[in-house]
Amino acid sequence: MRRAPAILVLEDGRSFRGEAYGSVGETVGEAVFSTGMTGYQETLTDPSYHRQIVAMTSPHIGNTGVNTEDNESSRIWVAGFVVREPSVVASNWRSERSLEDELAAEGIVGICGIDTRALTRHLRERGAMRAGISSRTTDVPALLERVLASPSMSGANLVDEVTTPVAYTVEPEGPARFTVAAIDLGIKRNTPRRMAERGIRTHVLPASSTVDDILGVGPDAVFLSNGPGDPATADHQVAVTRELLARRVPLFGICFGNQVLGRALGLSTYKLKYGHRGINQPVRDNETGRVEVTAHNHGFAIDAPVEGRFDTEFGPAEVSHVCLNDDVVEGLRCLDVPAFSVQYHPEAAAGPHDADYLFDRLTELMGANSNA
Ligand SMILES: NC(=O)CC[C@H](N)C(=O)O
Repeated sequence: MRRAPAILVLEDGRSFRGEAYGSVGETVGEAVFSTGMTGYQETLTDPSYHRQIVAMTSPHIGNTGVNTEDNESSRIWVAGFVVREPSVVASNWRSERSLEDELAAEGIVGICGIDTRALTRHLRERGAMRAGISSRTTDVPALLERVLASPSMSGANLVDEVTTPVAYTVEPEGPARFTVAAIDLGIKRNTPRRMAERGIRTHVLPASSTVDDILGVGPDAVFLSNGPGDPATADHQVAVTRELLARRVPLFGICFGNQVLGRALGLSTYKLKYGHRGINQPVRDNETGRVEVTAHNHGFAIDAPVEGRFDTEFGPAEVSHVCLNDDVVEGLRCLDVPAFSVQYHPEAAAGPHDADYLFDRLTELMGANSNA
């Protein structure tokens, strides 16, 4: 296959020459890397990656093609895609199309044939940064100018760009034991599925929902989803969460939802140097001491003491989970109000299922609360 030349330019001036992959065109976004050996389809369709150019550290991508069932939302959200070597065949019994055809059909601009290891090392040393890919021009200074004019991820308010415009409901197969109101900040399809497996009916609500909208569906608990952008901008969701905490409504948050809960408790968030992305991140559950291998995709984190308890307006709380690679806060638990959260993706799509127990903790919390 003959490919057009393409360039990748980072905001600090470093550039890579490769070949066009997916749609021919030009794109800008935050360059990040994912260490997942598999799961590219779930990564591409996870709304948390909105406005990010994702480089896969695994050198051979596309081997298993794509299928409709594994999509985590209705479209591909990444701003651009970087791979070392695209697979020339898509070989899997579930494959319906090749990855490159899918990228082209969705207008996703990518680049292949570059040294993704050098790119990853650069991002690890210098930090995640703005970047551009073009297969329309090979003029590096011209693309650099457009990269420098593009918005940064710090301060980006992206939740309203990905949330559902209207509420919808996901029913369990049998009778519903519990009802959850899930605030869609960029939710993935596997989250309501994991809840449905446990007999939970999930009402997925727009990010702009008010406390009345949320309590109006009669939830046994409220779920705060994952999502793109800077959690420091989620003021509306933080205010709603504070109100729910004050009313002692059971709460479970993941990823962006963990950051929202943290802010509602009075903690602040900060930007990690290059973030955690992939399906092979080790986390310790402080309560049990058990180490789980988990799926991550975050560029921001909660600032809190990793050991011991701290006081909040809603009573004492503690850091429940810690990343073993770098001691980043990976979970919070309130000790007085029924609320907990993790910074990673227990819905495990793609990813190991080690963190599945968190959905059982949610069910237990709702059970205990209804008996109270
Ligand atoms: N997966 C997520 O929810 C990511 C949360 C947030 N956008 C971050 O990068 O930290």
